Amino acid sequence: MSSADNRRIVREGRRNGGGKEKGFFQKVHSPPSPLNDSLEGEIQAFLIDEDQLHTYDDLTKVNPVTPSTVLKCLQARYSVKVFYTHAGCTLVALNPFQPIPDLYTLDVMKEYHGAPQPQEFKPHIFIVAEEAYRNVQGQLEPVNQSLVVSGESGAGKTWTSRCLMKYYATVAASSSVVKSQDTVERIERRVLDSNPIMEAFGNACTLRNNNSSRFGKYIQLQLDRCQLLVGASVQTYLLEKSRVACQLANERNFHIFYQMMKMATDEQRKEWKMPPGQCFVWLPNSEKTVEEDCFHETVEAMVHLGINTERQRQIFRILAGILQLGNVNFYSSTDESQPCNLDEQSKDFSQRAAELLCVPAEELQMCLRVRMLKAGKQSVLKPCSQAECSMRRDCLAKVIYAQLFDWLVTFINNSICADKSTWCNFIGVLDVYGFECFQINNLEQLCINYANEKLQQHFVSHYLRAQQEEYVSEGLEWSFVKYQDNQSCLDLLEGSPVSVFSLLNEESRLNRVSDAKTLRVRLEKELCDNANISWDKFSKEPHFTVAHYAGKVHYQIQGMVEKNKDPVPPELSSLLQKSDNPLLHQIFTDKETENPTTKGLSKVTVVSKFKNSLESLMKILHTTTPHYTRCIKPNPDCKPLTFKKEEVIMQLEACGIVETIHISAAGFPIRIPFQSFMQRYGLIAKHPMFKSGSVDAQAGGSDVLRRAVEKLLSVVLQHKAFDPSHNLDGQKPNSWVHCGRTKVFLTQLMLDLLEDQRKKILSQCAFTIQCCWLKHRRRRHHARHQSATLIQAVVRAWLVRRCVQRRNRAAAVIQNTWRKWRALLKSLAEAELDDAEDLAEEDLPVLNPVIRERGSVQLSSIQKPVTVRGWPMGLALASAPSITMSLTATGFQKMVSVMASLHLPSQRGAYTVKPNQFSQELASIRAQPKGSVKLHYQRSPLLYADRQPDMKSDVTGFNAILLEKTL
Ligand SMILES: Nc1ncnc2c1ncn2[C@@H]1O[C@H](COP(=O)(O)OP(=O)(O)OP(=O)(O)O)[C@@H](O)[C@H]1O
Repeated sequence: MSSADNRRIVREGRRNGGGKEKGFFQKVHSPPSPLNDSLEGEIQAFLIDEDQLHTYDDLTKVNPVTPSTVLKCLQARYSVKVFYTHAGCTLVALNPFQPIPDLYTLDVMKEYHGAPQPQEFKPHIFIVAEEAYRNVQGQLEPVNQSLVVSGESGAGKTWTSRCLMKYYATVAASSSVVKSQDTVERIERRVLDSNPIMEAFGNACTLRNNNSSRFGKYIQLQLDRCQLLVGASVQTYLLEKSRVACQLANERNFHIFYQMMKMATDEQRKEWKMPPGQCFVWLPNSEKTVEEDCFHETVEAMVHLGINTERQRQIFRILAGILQLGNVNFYSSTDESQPCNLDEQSKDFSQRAAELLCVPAEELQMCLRVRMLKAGKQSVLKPCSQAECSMRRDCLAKVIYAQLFDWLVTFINNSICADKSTWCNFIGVLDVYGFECFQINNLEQLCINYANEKLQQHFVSHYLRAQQEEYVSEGLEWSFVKYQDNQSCLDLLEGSPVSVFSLLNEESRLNRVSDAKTLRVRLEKELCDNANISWDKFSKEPHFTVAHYAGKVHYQIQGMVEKNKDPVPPELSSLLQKSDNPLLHQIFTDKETENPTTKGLSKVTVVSKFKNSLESLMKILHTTTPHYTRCIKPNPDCKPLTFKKEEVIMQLEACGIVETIHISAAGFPIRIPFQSFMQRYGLIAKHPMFKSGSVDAQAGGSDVLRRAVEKLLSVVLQHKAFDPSHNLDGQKPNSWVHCGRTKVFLTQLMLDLLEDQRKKILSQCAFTIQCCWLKHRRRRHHARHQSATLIQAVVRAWLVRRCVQRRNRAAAVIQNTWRKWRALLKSLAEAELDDAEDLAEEDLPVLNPVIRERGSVQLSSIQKPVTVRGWPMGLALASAPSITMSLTATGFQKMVSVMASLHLPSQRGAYTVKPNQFSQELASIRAQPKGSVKLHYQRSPLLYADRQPDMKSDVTGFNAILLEKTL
């Protein structure tokens, strides 16, 4: 199962973590928020400026403190390559998964160390380190410090611990002027050299981290009166020794084996009976090379720590012996009374193993295949089954490795630990495994998660203290109710008289083959009262589920008791005590003499041992000032600068940051400076509904502001208390808000209430504005309408006037022209008359020759106005040749002109109009034959220009040609 799947289980577990009390303060029931999405967005924008999220050095500054805002803030910072962020009393360290230049240099260390106020610098692991260091210098109780580094595998705990150690090795030594430089360097060097050895023996390449620590450690850096590093000691917890004999697919054994196999010289190979090309069953994926496969570095560190060449030889021979053991296979014998068989190869491997472990080969084979049963004072030998033989082989390898690791830690301690008289204070660095939840969880996960519960409890109590201190510094009158922490879960695991551990230990101590089902029944019977344990009734596998603070974990019961017993067959330990390898001999003899009551190394169970060591660790932690660093792995693939939200939120949950946020949410998660508060909610005070009188929020001075805020809050709360529509569920609204010295501390409920009031007032204002606006719009519309009408009337009048004026002018022109024209025609007609000869040539109007040529006249030349009748004029126009007279009409115009001049009724078919065949000029108009009268114009019709046709007589009655042009 992938780690992603595992984490998914954690998340599911957390979601379903029903029954678990999360609130540590007075429990507050949040009603469904009445605020809609857009308003929430607005509030969010008011409380926090998203564009500035990356500038928030402390997660508690994000407003409101919710998992999503915290996540956004971390993501924003990660995207601008800022990897450290404070979260109250905790430092969150995001793993960049790539070396960041200039982040951990000597200069940076000196900068933080020399700064008068390092807290004002950008968040960094060196701030935590420096803070702890200054606490020691300040000698404020508790003087001793603990730096707790936690996080999931690959999150960067080991890296961070190394950084801390390097920091102290630098700053604590750099201030050394009195002591011999040599001594200090040697101590620093030794302390730092303990890392490569411990990592070679205790780290391995896993699916989640190429350099995964398979043990927990607490390193105490010992400081003298001058705060100089004079020594260190290491305490380790729960080495994953099962890895020696069993590795998951795609994982590797401990680094040291690969270092030996890859880097050994020919001589060493010969000595370790490790010919080139030999494969080892217990060294899978040896083709995979990791940075940590550096044998020389390990050997060099051993030399620095004082492990001499002979000791090194002994160590490597033991390790080589373990590898040879892994290649030994057993085959069932046909005869059950006979021990299992070994094939030739296995015999060879067991022979080599025996030689390397310096034990008799025969005896080794015997111990692996035959069990000694004690019946009273008598001992009976019983051959083991094939599976039992393999188990004994694995057990031998595991116990040797675990004891060798312990010996190494002791040796390191002896090498770097200063005499008690030389140091007075310490700074402890705790690098523990994070919360674990796999598909199959067994005793190891139970212990790891138990340790995390313990640390969480410590963290919560410390965090609460820190938070309360902040409230005190703000002068809050707070009253926390007694909070419930994860004590009930711890009671379930380690409590007395009955707990999971006690039942497990009881079962382990019974001299019988353990039965998972029986244990399950016992657990259910004895612990059913605890809400933190449950059972899946449909699961076939015996199991139990624990609701941890970070989520629910299902533990498999099968094999748990055996693991807890961690039995080492006495034959094997006595064999190892007989070893000629001085180191092996010493390890197992010392162990025996250390605790003679537990002969056979099997009486103290794993759980008891772990619980005891954890308890002593907790005692130390309780007497120190803790500093928490939560390492976060931003993506499961260890890709540089890749931030996966789901991964991060799960880790924040699992490492307790979200839990802390929940705690904070149960207190006063929203903190708003007075000024901003009045800017947003000041309008409530001004509203008549609240009758609070005038609250001058703008008036300067924090006292004035504070009073204004208090007044506003009191009226809001008073209003709420008197409002029967508000169901307070028996809660006192006064506890929803506190005024600090510079800020208002609000619960989510109070914020909702304020927002509610603000919304109401705003909607009332909006309604008033709408009404005014509508009224104003109606008035404006009316005024505009009237104006438009007026403008239209004026324009129309103007247009009419203009038209009339134009027409008048035109009429005047026409009249004028007409008069002139008539005068001209008259004169022309007169000239045409028979008696025209009488007229003297000089009496004729003088015509412009051009006009004359064109057949037109210059009207102005006419001296005397002549009366000209209209109708002959029409006839004249009609009969005028269009070639010569430009003013004459043509076609239809002619006809109309004639008809108009003759005042002919315009009935269709009453006349026949004939044009000239050639010139298309009007030739005749004939009335439909009705009579016999024919009217001939012998002369120009213009002769009759001064006559008016008799309008009363019906012209058609003449049945005659009304007009005929004589050609
Ligand atoms: N601050 C950092 N800068 C650069 N790389 C880092 C940093 N922290 C961690 N890493 C990288 O992440 C890898 C995993 O970190 P580390 O081994 O410290 O994880 P861990 O939490 O100790 O894991 P485990 O619990 O498995 O031991 C390191 O090998 C290193 O490459």
